[in-house]
Amino acid sequence: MQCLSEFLTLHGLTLEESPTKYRILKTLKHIPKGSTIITSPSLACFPILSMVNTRCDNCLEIPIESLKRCSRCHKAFYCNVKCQKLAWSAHHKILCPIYKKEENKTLDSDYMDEEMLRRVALRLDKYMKKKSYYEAEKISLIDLNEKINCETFLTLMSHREKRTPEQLEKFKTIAKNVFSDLDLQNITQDELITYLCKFSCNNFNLDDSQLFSFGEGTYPIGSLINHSCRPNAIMMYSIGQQISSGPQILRSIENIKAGEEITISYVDVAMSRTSRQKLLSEKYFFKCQCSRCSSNDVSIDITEEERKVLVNIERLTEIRENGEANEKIIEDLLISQMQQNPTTNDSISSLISNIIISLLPHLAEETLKSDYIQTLEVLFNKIHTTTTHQNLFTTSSLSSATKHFYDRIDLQQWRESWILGRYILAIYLLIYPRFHPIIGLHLFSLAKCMWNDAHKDKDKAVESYEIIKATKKALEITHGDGFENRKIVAQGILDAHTRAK
Ligand SMILES: C[S@@+](CC[C@H](N)C(=O)[O-])C[C@H]1O[C@@H](n2cnc3c(N)ncnc32)[C@H](O)[C@@H]1O
Repeated sequence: MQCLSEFLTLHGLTLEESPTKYRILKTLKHIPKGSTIITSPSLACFPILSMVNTRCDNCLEIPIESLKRCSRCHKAFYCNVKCQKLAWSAHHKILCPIYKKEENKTLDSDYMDEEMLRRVALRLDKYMKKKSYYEAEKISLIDLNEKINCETFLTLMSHREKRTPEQLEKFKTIAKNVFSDLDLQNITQDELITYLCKFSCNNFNLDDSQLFSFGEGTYPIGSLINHSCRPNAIMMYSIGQQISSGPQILRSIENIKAGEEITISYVDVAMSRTSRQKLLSEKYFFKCQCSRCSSNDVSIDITEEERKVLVNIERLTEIRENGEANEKIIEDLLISQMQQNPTTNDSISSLISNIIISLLPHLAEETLKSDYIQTLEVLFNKIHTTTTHQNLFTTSSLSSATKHFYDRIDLQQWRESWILGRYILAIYLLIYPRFHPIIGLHLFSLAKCMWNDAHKDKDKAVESYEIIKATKKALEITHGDGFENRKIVAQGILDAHTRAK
């Protein structure tokens, strides 16, 4: 498709055919980490069920003033008249009487599929109706974007032939309902089934800047990006822009060389290899061949939690650089710690805390690039060889540690919370890509805890300074320069610096 490839070239990207992945999106130029690679609009997006009463149906923002409800259907909520008008002309004019008719309908996940199908079908039908206009040589930029978005959606993979009869039956029923509700002129009922198949392996859950889920969206350009369990990019969302609902922002979390493929993760990278592969094969119909999935140095006789650590160690071994001296320090630290108290979990968690303290400056300054990763590798290898019965994660698993962390924050028990927070950070650094949004957000919470506890303790003040600097670095990369809480972080850096002196 000519217009899509021109659009991608304009952004320094190119789409290549692939025998295994159908197409792959590559960059034509070097992309430094923390860059916005491309921003693209949705074909349709709306709040998830739990948010329909709290977020605007048009721009998905939570307004300062209360939302206004459509007086006809009582179902759609908007920030203001402008959003209401935009939604009215896009789809609500047609959907409002349908909503009214189905006032008592149960809202479930099938309903979400139905809603997405209505909105996408209306938009595509409108586009197809005016296709000859869109084919003219000179069209406005807005129309050109519409053409690219609609045409790209039509090229997306559906994997329809691989679906189970039950799934197809369900899609058939939804398509039938939607087809009878809407007066579609250019789309058949059968094509609607294919669209539903496309949604299930291409659509996105929208997360806010704190990583809480708030919406669902169809983003055809974003859907061109393949998966890797070791991704070099992430998707973020910009909400509250009333003209275009929820633009999707593709950001690099690694330096990406010219000619390299751009990848995101379709699943939580913290999942074990088995769980990732199961999900990828059931929902996306492929077997992941990424370097994390293809290496075979993971022993099978380990718990799920240990596996999480080990799959990341595969990654760590690949990027060894020159941190031998540091490795030695940590190894000595580990040995002395184990000798002091070889069996309790306390020795391990305090050890991890020590390591984090020593590595934070590097994280903030980006010196000794991969040394913290190497260090953790040495650490965990040692733990596994020296303490065979000790499972770092069974007594204090990541999820329960996270829960305790936030409980302590609620109780304003700052010391307890930063001890837990440092431990969680160590594990996050192992599990997630180095600049995953979760790392920056966690550093931010940790900085706050430490800050609150650092009044009298100079060492803590120094550490809180390192953590707040690391927070800034991480959030700038994942969330961009204008990240939320930027002012608080900047002020925190100044205050912590003064206190640490
Ligand atoms: C959202 S689409 C990605 C773009 C797709 N390759 C295309 O050209 O339209 C998801 C589909 O791409 C393929 N895919 C994505 N990542 C892959 C990978 N790492 N290995 C093999 N196939 C992959 C799978 O068929 C998957 O269902």
